[in-house]
Amino acid sequence: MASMEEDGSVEEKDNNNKKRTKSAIAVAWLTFYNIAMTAGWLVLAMAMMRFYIQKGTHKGLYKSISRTLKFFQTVALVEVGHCAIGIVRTSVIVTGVQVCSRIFMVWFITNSIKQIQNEESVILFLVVWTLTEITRYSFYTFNLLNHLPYFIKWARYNMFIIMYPLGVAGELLTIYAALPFVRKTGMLSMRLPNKYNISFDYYYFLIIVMLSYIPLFPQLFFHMLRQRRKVLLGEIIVEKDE
Ligand SMILES: CCCCCCCCCCCCC/C=C/C(=O)SCCNC(=O)CCNC(=O)[C@H](O)C(C)(C)COP(=O)(O)OP(=O)(O)OC[C@H]1O[C@@H](n2cnc3c(N)ncnc32)[C@H](O)[C@@H]1OP(=O)(O)O
Repeated sequence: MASMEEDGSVEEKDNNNKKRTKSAIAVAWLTFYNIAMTAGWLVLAMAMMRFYIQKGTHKGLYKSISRTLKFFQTVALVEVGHCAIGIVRTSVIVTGVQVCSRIFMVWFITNSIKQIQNEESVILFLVVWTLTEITRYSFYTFNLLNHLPYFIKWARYNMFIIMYPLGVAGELLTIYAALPFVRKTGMLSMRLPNKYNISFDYYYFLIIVMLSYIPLFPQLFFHMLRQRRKVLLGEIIVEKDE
């Protein structure tokens, strides 16, 4: 009996050790990831400020930062992986919608359609994303290091109230500006007849994407409001799907 208990406790200790090692690895990875992403978005902020101070215009700004933006925004796909493997307590769907909509904006709108790169709406969402991400990644970093300054926590759970609608406005206005060009050129569309017998109209697809903000955006926004109540006001939130 005693030996079984001993065995059990050895096994339990082993499991706990494995758990601890696993979570230590996860914490180390997340700390590295969040520091790298904070640095990346800070580099973008500085590049944008330097460009505007030197040139005195926003024209050409997107082109000058596009490589860095594409890199850091695309890397954010790993966040969906973080949720899927359970190293962060966030919904895969919420994170997936947030990250995929950003990647879509970067690669399939702004990067693909040079004619819209100098629109003011592009600068609007770029500035909003940059401020949001510097705050978000530094929040995660300091939180992991157990040294979270209150102003970062406050900013993380208050800024989105203004930043989310502004970011969405910038994104929707940019897609709207792209529509005439997409219609004129027929880019990324497939007309019948073709050897695959498939028809796809990117113009109408973009209209559907714009309409999909109506049900999806409130879900993200209310998710953040619930997080805000939980973290800043200490409310216990019972999620429906839990
Ligand atoms: C094919 C094309 C399809 C297109 C479809 C289009 C439709 C799109 C509609 C919607 C469009 C939205 C567009 C968005 C625009 C903008 O971004 S505008 C700028 C303003 N944006 C924001 O303010 C972003 C807010 N959103 C987020 O912060 C996240 O992306 C989120 C996933 C929505 C919410 O974050 P979440 O992680 O759930 O909340 P937190 O409170 O921050 O964290 C919860 C716990 O998870 C831990 N955690 C999460 N990530 C990390 C990490 N990287 N490192 C360490 N820890 C992490 C966090 O600490 C929390 O843990 P606990 O403290 O233990 O709870």
